[in-house]
Amino acid sequence: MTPRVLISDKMDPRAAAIFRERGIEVDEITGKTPDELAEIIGDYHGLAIRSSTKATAKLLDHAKNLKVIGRAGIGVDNVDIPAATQRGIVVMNTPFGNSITTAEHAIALMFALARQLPEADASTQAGKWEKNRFMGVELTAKTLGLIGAGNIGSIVASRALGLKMKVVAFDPFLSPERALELGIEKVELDQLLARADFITLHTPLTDQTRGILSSEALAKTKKGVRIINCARGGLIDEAALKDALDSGQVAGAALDVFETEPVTDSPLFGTPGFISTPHLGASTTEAQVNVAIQVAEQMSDFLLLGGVTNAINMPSLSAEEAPRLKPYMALAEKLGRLAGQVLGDQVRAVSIEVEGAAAALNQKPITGAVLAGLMGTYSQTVNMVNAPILAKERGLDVKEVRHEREGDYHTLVRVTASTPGGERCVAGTLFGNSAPRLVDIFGVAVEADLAGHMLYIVNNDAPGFIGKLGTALGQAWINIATFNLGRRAAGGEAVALVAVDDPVTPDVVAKLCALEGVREVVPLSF
Ligand SMILES: NC(=O)C1=CN([C@@H]2O[C@H](COP(=O)(O)OP(=O)(O)OC[C@H]3O[C@@H](n4cnc5c(N)ncnc54)[C@H](O)[C@@H]3O)[C@@H](O)[C@H]2O)C=CC1
Ligand SMILES: O=C(O)C(=O)COP(=O)(O)O
Repeated sequence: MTPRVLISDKMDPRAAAIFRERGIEVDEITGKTPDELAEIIGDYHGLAIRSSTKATAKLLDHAKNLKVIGRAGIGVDNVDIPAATQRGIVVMNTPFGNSITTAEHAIALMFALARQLPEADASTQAGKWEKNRFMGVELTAKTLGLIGAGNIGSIVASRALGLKMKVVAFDPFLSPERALELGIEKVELDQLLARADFITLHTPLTDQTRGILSSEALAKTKKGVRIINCARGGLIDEAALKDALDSGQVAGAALDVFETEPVTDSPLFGTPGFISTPHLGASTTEAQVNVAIQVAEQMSDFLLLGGVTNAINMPSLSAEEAPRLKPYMALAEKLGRLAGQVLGDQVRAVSIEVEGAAAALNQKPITGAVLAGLMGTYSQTVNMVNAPILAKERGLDVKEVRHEREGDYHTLVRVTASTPGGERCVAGTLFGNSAPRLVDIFGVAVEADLAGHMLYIVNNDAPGFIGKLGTALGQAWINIATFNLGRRAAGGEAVALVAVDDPVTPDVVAKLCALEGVREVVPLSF
């Protein structure tokens, strides 16, 4: 089926062109209300957005076919990530495409504050020529306080150092080595507030950063500080900022982002020393081309090849790795499904081992596929994206083991499930590097394809059993496609894995269970 993508925010046309070139149907529909979007979202497999579209849990409830949300930009606070993850939707962004542009906007606003450029422009164009009103400050030798020294913060730092400023940074995750490399001084927040002539914010909005410039923090700043926010509204308490501007504690503030957007009215508007732009940080031709191309390529790789790049809610899997991992993921999913169908909800812990050639691969997608198979037996909506969190929610302990050595098979995936009754293990290999084959079912060696409808039967190894089983299935008009047998020891426990053409109903299962010597019958489907 041809995947369909909706672009719901203004995006460079190259995004749509890439989707089309790669054979994906694309609609560009911007400016819809949440309700209007909810009406159409069900038709799409991909949603490409910037910051205007709000991908809320309510919207995602309507997104029955959605597999991926691509954010052409950095901040994903307009996406309900837990809700997307629960629904098995991958969320990806483009973490570097607009960083330079946003850093440049912060620097532009710093200059605008230092020389009161917007006010001077307005006054001059009003014919006033107020040369004496606009006395500025130099940037050279001033201290710039960076709150957040990640991608954008560190670009701002390098530009500020070029302007001969001193740069201090508060970022709990900034290592001393990285600070040294950037040529900046790592400080605590209070030190930054006390020392900075200019403060610029470059953190995401989180529970820790919300209101980081509160009225208490503003009171600790150097009198006459100038503040720039090109990160996220909500980092600064806007009411407190208004008071600080009015009192002169803060000499100037430039906001590109606001607590509520779009903002059409604010107590800050018209305050002397206040400058604003309408969330323009990423709005340059270059940045928009970068993020549009990146998001379209990433989403296409995912929808067409299963490649996962820059995902917020699942491990990466490059488009090059994806084809090599695909048969392993199919094998892993089947093994997880087999274990889940036979062991049901008795599984308390699961260990996923890769051996031989499989050990050279990225193990996370293999683990994700085992969990998706295992949990898929309890939940309809489980997939690689939400399986790890569902497993965590169920308290399932997951272990990954990698054996470089080659065992009996050149490549092997083994799934060991811990149940109250002990450890139960299934394992499989790939024939010809592509065809999944089961080689071990709970300690009994077999060689079987796991496909379609099957029966897992445990019985006492005794002459005549296979005949009775065939007769019982024949009487129920169930055709046997393939038959695989294995046993622990002659005359002991035997296992039959029977592929059948049709699903086996509970009444037939009951009849099979009644056959002499039968210990267990589980209908399977793959
Ligand atoms: N105005 C606009 O149009 C744009 C805004 N942005 C926003 O800029 C912000 C920064 O983006 P990037 O630099 O790419 O992100 P990043 O993830 O590379 O850097 C964020 C930094 O904040 C630091 N941080 C996290 N919690 C912190 C805390 N409690 N206190 C101090 N530092 C903390 C992190 O350690 C990290 O170094 C994001 O919020 C992003 O959404 C990004 C692009 C355009
Ligand atoms: O990339 C980001 O985080 C931004 O805030 C840019 O927002 P935008 O894509 O310009 O609406």
